[in-house]
Amino acid sequence: MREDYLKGDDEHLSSKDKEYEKALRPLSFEDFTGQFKIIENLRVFVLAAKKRSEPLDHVLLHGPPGLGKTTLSHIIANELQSGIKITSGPVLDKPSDLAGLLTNLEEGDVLFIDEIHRLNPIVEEYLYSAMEDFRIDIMLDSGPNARSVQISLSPFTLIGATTRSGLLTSPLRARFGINSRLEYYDAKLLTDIVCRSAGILQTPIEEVAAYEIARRSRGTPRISNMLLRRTRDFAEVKGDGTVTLAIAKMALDALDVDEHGLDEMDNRILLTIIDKFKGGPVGLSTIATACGEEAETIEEVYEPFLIQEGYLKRTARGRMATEMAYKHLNIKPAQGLGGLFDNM
Ligand SMILES: Nc1ncnc2c1ncn2[C@@H]1O[C@H](COP(=O)(O)OP(=O)(O)OP(=O)(O)O)[C@@H](O)[C@H]1O
Ligand SMILES: [Mg+2]
Repeated sequence: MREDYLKGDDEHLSSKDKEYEKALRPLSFEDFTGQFKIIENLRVFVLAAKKRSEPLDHVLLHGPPGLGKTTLSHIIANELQSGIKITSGPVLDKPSDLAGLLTNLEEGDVLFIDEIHRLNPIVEEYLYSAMEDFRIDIMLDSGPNARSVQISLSPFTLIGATTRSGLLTSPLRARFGINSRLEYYDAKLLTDIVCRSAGILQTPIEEVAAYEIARRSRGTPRISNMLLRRTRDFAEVKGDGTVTLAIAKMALDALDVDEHGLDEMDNRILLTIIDKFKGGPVGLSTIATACGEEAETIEEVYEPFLIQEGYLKRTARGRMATEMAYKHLNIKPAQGLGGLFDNM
């Protein structure tokens, strides 16, 4: 079920979820918690662009789902006092879709392309000249009458967001002047985010309860906000409306979020590798089949956090559970694997 709120794209969020996310979304650099280096730099670049009355350089934002890529894109447009047009890689099917969008941009506008790694290669090629020279060449007619017409565009800023920067082609990547990778948030920052969100929702919350939700949120603001929402339900039904530590713990347990913030699928992945494949190494697609989850989702959503936290290792021969994963699941490594973790 976690995937419902881990993945932010439209297919995965109900309209109620979207409304909820929107209400909690920070609107300025000032409101945005964490990612200090990125924000510091962006402040300078935005200010410099405004001073020169030039469009901001194109920006690529990458990192796991729910860390604030879409939020930051809107903030950049706000801070530039520019308009923003929003689209996504899979939606831009044909070059004419892109041309339509580009020719409608006004000077200094932001064009936000979500899931930019899923652009059709032909559309992508058109984007190159648009990004570089603010012009596109469009073919009119076909056959013997075919001719190419050059259209000038208003200078604009492209913001591309992706959870899979590795899938971006190098010519595309090279055309972004600003390239920022969002990192997972620590529990302290997420506590601030939970408290801020609770304030907006007018939900009373104990600081220790906010911390409990934060530290069990997989380093992800979207998860913090969703856990807060569910916890608030528990507080209203089982308590007096205040999110206390006891209420938070009850809610998190009910949602199958364990003590370390790993959820049911995280644990299933680790258990599968250990139980069915002797701890690995085992290939991603094999894990995916055994867990009943798509390989892409495991790679994009679950694995980065498990690796960062030290539960999982990526090797040339596949994924391996670490000693920490064994400890976490309270399983003893099988005989003969005793020396396995000696040099870890
Ligand atoms: N730094 C932050 N401070 C406060 N809230 C944040 C922050 N980053 C993200 N959020 C909250 O988390 C929610 C999810 O963020 P966002 O939609 O920007 O993530 P994303 O990186 O675009 O995810 P995806 O890859 O799934 O599209 C937002 O609604 C916002 O409320
Ligand atoms: Mg997004």
